[in-house]
Amino acid sequence: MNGMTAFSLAGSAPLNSAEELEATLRQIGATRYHNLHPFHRLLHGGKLNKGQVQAWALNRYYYQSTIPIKDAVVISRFRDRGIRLEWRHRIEDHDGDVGTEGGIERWLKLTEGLGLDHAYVESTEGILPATRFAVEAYVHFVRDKSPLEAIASSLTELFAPNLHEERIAGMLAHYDFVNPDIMSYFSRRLTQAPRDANFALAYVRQHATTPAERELVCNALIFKTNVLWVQLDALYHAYVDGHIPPGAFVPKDK
Ligand SMILES: O=C(O)c1cc(C(=O)O)c2c(n1)C(=O)C(=O)c1cc(C(=O)O)[nH]c1-2
Repeated sequence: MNGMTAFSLAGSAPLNSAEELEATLRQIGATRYHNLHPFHRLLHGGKLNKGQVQAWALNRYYYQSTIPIKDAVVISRFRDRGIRLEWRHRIEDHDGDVGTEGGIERWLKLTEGLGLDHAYVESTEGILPATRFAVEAYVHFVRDKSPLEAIASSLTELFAPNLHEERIAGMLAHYDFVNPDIMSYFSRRLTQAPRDANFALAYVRQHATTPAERELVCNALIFKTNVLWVQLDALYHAYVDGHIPPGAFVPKDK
């Protein structure tokens, strides 16, 4: 990192073991994961109107549909066939397979259930510039950093299942335009994410063998929490504060 280290947890001593690494990763999640973001508090607490929920789902489609591209890049970083074998189901989870529905189709069920036009969502025309920049930064990160950091940047998924449970319960309880069928994306992730996160965690525990490498792993997770956080900052600015950038989706529903 050439002196540009972003890792600055209070009293950060060198991380001398896999246990210390994992404890620090969990602390990063507990303080920086986007479950803490004010936009999520509004979304899950039933405080948004339908147009604002549409804006969230529309923008998140860009993240979801880019994940398999990101994972294809991760796979391309490994000569090790074992890692490629382990990682490739992530692409199938999102893209599906012949005759099998994948996560992207489930996300489109959500946007369609919310009343958004399929082709408009897929075109990604109406997303916020910040969504595009943040998601692209994630793809570039896994392309440009070390394979260890590429894997580490997926570790936000350690914290996703709790958030998904909160989201399913909160959105079903609070919005009459939401039903279990259109939330199927999240119920499916409840089993997929822990498997993926556990593999990535075991990988970094085993392959980050020096304090410097463990710090790179922590910084990769911090980077990723920022990728997620800024997307919600942008949604808040545009659709809660009302500063919608030129060309972005303008909700009709209140
Ligand atoms: O709804 C969420 O808050 C959330 C967060 C994350 C995450 O933490 O990166 C992912 C997902 N969902 C998700 O659905 C998903 O498929 C996924 C893949 C990845 C990844 O980095 O490879 N993160 C996430």
